[in-house]
Amino acid sequence: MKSLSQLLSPLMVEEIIGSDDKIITDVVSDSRKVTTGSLFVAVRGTTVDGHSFIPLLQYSGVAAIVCEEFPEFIESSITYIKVSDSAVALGYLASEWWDNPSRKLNLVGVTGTNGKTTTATLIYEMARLMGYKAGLLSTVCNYVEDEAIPTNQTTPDPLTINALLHRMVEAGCDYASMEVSSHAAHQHRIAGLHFAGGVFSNLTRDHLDYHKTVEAYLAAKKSFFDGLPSTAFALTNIDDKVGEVIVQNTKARKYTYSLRSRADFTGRIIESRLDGTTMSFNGRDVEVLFTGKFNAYNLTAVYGVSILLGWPLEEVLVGMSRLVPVAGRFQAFHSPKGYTAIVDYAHTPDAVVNVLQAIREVIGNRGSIITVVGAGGNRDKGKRPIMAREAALRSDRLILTSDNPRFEEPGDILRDMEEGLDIEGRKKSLSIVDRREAIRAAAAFAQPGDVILIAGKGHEDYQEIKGVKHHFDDREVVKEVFACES
Ligand SMILES: CC(=O)N[C@H]1[C@@H](OP(=O)(O)OP(=O)(O)OC[C@H]2O[C@@H](n3ccc(=O)[nH]c3=O)[C@H](O)[C@@H]2O)O[C@H](CO)[C@@H](O)[C@@H]1O[C@H](C)C(=O)N[C@@H](C)C(=O)N[C@H](CCC(=O)O)C(=O)O
Ligand SMILES: Nc1ncnc2c1ncn2[C@@H]1O[C@H](COP(=O)(O)OP(=O)(O)OP(=O)(O)O)[C@@H](O)[C@H]1O
Ligand SMILES: N[C@H](CCC[C@H](N)C(=O)O)C(=O)O
Ligand SMILES: [Mg+2]
Repeated sequence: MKSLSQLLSPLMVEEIIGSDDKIITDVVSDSRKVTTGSLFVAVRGTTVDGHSFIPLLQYSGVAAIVCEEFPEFIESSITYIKVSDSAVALGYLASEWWDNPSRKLNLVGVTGTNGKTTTATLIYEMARLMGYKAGLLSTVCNYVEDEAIPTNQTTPDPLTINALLHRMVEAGCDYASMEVSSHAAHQHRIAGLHFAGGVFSNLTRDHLDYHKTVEAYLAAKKSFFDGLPSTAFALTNIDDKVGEVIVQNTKARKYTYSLRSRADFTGRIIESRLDGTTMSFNGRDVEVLFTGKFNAYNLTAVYGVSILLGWPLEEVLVGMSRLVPVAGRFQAFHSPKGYTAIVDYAHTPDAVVNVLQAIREVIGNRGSIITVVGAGGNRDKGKRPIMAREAALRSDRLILTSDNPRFEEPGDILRDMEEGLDIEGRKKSLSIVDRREAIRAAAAFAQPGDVILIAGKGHEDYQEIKGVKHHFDDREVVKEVFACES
C-alpha cells in the first residue's frame, strides 16, 4: 500500500479532481484487474482505448484514475488525475509502486534488430561469472538469479518489468540486463526505468507491420538512448550504418565497438569453427564457444559492457572463454551419419544471411548447406520473399516450411516466400507445409559433411496455429530424426 501523493510525486500532473490524500492498494492498467482501493491507469492501446473503460469503473471501488482526458461524468469518491501521456505515467507509477528497483540495480538495456537476447543473456551470465547476483529479462525466459520465470514477451509491460526487478532486488541482485524491444520503447514500457547503460546491436528490417517505416522503427530504438541519463554509458556498434545516429542525442557517455575499425572496444576473428572461434578483444586472444561474425559482434558488446561496468579485465577475458551459447541460437546437433544440423532463431532476412555466411565460412566448399526456413504469420509480410531469396542464394538446397502461421493460411505464406525466388532459386527449393516433414526431408538429402540449417524458431517449443500453440520443438525433431539413423 502506498499514499496516492507519493505515487504521483514523479509525474507531471496537469490537473487533478479530488483528493490525493488516499491510500492506494494496487496499480493496474487493465480495468478487469481493478479491486477496491486501486489506481487505474487508462492507456490508449493499439486495439482499444483504456479511457473507454472509465465509465464502467464508477462503482468498482477504484480509488483513483490516471488519464489523458477527464470523463464526462465525475464520481465524487474517485480522484481523477490528468497527464499528457498515460503510458509514460504508467512507467513512472510502476517504478514508484515497486520502490524504484531499477535505481537499486545496475540495469543494462540492449536494443537492436538482432542479437538482443544473446547479448542481454551473456551480460547476465558474465555478471554471475564475476561472482555477482544478477537477473535477466529476455525473449526466451526471465531470471532472478537461478529462478526461471517464463515469459511470452521480449520486454513486458511496466508493471511486470518493475515487479521482476523488485524480485531481483529482494534476492540481493546487483546487476540486471534486459532486452528493449522497439515495441516497448515506442509504447513507453521502459518509461521511469533508471539504466546504468544501453547497448545498440544493429538495425535491419523487422516489425514494419507495426512501425510502418524504417525511420519510425529507428526512432523507436533511438528514443531508448535519448532517454538515458548522463550517468549511464551508451555503447554502440559503429560498423552499423545507424550506429552513430542512434546515440547522437543521448546524454549518456558514448562508447563504440567494432569488428572492422578503430573503436573503444574491438573484436577480431582469428579462426572460425563450427564449435567455436579464436577471437581477440582489444588485442587479447580468447577461445570462445560461439560461431559466426554476428556472435563476434555480440561478444564484443558483452566485453565492452563488462569493462564499462568496471569488472577486472583479466577476469573478464577468462569469463569470455566460459560463456556458452543461448538456447536455440546456433545450437548444433551431430548426426551419426556425419552431417550436422544447426537450430537457429534467425527470423529476419539479415539474420538468415548472417547465419548462412557463418556456416559457409566454416565449411567452405567441403559440404553442402540445406536450409529449412519459414516466416511467421500475421507479421511483416515484406520480409518473406527477401528471406527466401537470401536463403536460396546461400544454400545448396532450400526447403520452405511453416513457422507459426498464426491466423494466416500456411500455403499463402509459402507463396509469399516463393515470390522472392528466381529460376535458379526455384530449381533448388521445395515447399513442405508440415515442418516435421520438412526437417525429415532435409535429413534425407544430407550427406556426410553437410550442414542443415533449421531457422526461425530457435528455442520456441510450439507451432502457433489459429490461436492455439501446438507443442513443436525443432531441437526435439532433429534428435528424433537422428535417433532413427543410429
Ligand atoms: C501490439 C502490441 O504491442 N500490443 C501490446 C500493448 O497492448 P495493446 O496496446 O494492444 O493493448 P489494448 O488491448 O489495445 O488495450 C489498451 C489498454 O486497455 C486496457 N484494457 C483492455 C481491455 C479491457 O477490458 N480493459 C482494459 O483496461 C489494456 O490493459 C491496455 O492497458 O501493450 C501491452 C502491455 O504492454 C502488451 O502486452 C501488448 O503486447 C502484445 C501482447 C504483443 O503481442 N506484442 C508484440 C507485438 C510485442 O510487443 N513484441 C515485442 C518484440 C518482439 C521481438 O521481436 O522480440 C515484445 O517486446 O515482446
Ligand atoms: N549481432 C547480430 N547480428 C545479426 N544477427 C544476429 C546477431 N545476433 C544474433 N543474430 C541472429 O539473430 C537470431 C536471433 O538472435 P537473438 O535472439 O539474440 O536476437 P533478438 O534481437 O533478441 O531477437 P528478437 O527480436 O526476436 O527478440 C539469432 O538466432 C541469429 O541468427
Ligand atoms: N518476437 C518475434 C519472433 C518471431 C519468431 C518467429 N518464429 C515467428 O513466429 O515469426 C515476433 O513475434 O515477431
Ligand atoms: Mg530477443
